[in-house]
Amino acid sequence: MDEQREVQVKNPCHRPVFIILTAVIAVGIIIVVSISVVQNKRISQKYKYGIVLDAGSSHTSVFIYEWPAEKENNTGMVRQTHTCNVKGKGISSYSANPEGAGMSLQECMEEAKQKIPVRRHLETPVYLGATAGMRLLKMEDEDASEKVLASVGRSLQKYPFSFQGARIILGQEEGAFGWITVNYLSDNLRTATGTLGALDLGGASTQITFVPKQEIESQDNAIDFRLYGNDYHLYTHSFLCFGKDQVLRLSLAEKFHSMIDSTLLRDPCFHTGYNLSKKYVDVFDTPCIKEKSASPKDFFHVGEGVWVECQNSVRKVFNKSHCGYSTCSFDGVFQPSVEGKFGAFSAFFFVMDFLNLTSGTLHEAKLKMKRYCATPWKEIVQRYPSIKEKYLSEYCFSGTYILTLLEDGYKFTSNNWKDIQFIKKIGDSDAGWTLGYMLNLTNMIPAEAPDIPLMAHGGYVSFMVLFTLLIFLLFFLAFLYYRRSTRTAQKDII
Ligand SMILES: Nc1ccn([C@@H]2O[C@H](COP(=O)(O)OP(=O)(O)O)[C@@H](O)[C@H]2O)c(=O)n1
Ligand SMILES: [Ca+2]
Repeated sequence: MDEQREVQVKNPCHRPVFIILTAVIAVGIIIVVSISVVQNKRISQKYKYGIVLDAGSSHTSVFIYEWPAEKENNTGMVRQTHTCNVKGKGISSYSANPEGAGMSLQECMEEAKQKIPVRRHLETPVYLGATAGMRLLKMEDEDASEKVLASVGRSLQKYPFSFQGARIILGQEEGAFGWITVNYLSDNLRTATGTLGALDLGGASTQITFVPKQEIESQDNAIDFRLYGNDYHLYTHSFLCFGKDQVLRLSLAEKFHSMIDSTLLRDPCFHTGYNLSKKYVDVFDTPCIKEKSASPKDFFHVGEGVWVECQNSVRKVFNKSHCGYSTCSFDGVFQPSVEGKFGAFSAFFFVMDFLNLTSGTLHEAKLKMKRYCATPWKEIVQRYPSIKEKYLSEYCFSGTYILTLLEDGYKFTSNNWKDIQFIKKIGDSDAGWTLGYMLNLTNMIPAEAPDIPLMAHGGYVSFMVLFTLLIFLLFFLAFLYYRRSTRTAQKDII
C-alpha cells in the first residue's frame, strides 16, 4: 500500500512543472494552428476581374485586370493579365458603317470569355472608353458618333459580363486617369513620397498631367483627388488635334499653303527618295483643319530629309501668339512649369523606342534625329523590312514632333530632359488611362488609408519559425525532465 502511494507521488506527470509545460505546449500548438489557418485563408484568395476597352483614334485594345478578392482596397493589387488588340482601325472609322464597330470587338471579347473563369463572368465589369477619335467624330457628325457608341454598347451586352457602359471620356479624365495609373503602379499613392507626372501621346490627342508647384490659374486644368488619405491637386490638359497623326495632317496642310506647284508637296520630314501619290482628302478631311486650301484631288508627297527644316515646319503648328495667363504652353493654354519626374507612354514610347532615343541627352536626341531623317528612304526600308512602310515613313516626322512638343510646347529643357522616362509598362501593366479609369469606377482606391494588415508575410514567416523552435525546445525540456524524474523514481523504488 505504502509502495503504491510512493509510486503515485513520484509519478512525474503529476508534478506542477510538468503540468505547466504541457499547458504551455498545448497553448503554443493552438496559436500556431490558428495563425496558419487565418494566414493561409488570406493567401488562397479568389481572384476578381475587370475589363476595359480603350477605343483610341487609331485602334481599340481590350485590357483584362485581375486582383485578389479580399485585398481590393490595397494599393498595387490590381494587375493586367491579358491584352487583345482589336483587328482593324479605331471605332471612329466606322462612321459610315456603325454596325461594323460593334462587330470588330467580337474576337477580343471571345478571348476575354476564355481568359476569365466562368464562375466570375457575371460579376466582371466591362467598361468602354472612347478617346480623341470619337471626340472628333462627335464634333463632325454627332449622330454618327452616337450610332457607333450604340453599336459597340449592343455588342458588349451580348457577353456574359456586367456591361457598365460605352462613352467618350473627357480629355481631363484621360489625363487624370493616366496619372493615377502610373502612380498606382509605382506605389506612389500610399507612400506620399512624391508622384510621377504623366505624358500621353495618342494619334489624335496628347495629355500632360502633374502636381505643379505653382498655383493653377485656370479651373479647367485643375483636378483634385483624395487617395489613401493624401490630397492631390493636379494640373492636367488634353490637346485635341495634337496627337501625332493629326499633327502630321496639320503640318502637311500648313505646307500646302506655301506650295508653288500644287501637285508636288516637298517635305523635309520624310526621307529622300520617298515619293508617293496621296489623296488630298486624306490630309484635309478632319475637323482639326479649319482652312481647307483649294488643292487638286491627288498630290505627290516627296521627301527631302532635312531635320532642321522639319523642326521649323513642325513649330508652325504651335500657336504661341496669345496667352491670357502668367505662362502658357501653346494655343493659349495655361501651364505651370513642369515639375518632378514624368512617365511618357503610348506613342511617346513607341516612337522614341523605335528611334533608340529613350535614354541620353536632349542634344544627343537631336543629333540622332538629324542623322536618321537624312538617311535615304531606300536604306530605311532595307534596314526595317518587317515594318509596314506607312508607319516606317512617319518616324522622322513623329520623332521631330515629340522633341518639339516636349521642348517648345511643354517647356522641358536640356536640364530636366533626364526626368522624362519613356515607358510602355510598369510591371505587367501598360501605362495608360484604362487602369486608373477602372480603379476609379470600381471605387478601388479609397479616400482614406486602409487598415494595416495583421502581419506582413515576412513577419508571419519569422514568427512561425521562432514559435515552432520554441515549442520544440519546450518538448525537449519536458522530455529531459520526464526522463530524469522517472529515473529518480525507479532508483527510489529499488
Ligand atoms: N505599336 C504601336 C502602337 C500604336 N502606335 C501609335 O500610337 C498612337 C495611339 O493612339 P490612340 O489610338 O490611342 O489615339 P488617341 O485616341 O489616344 O488619340 C497612334 O498614333 C498609333 O499609330 C505606334 O506608334 N506604335
Ligand atoms: Ca490613347
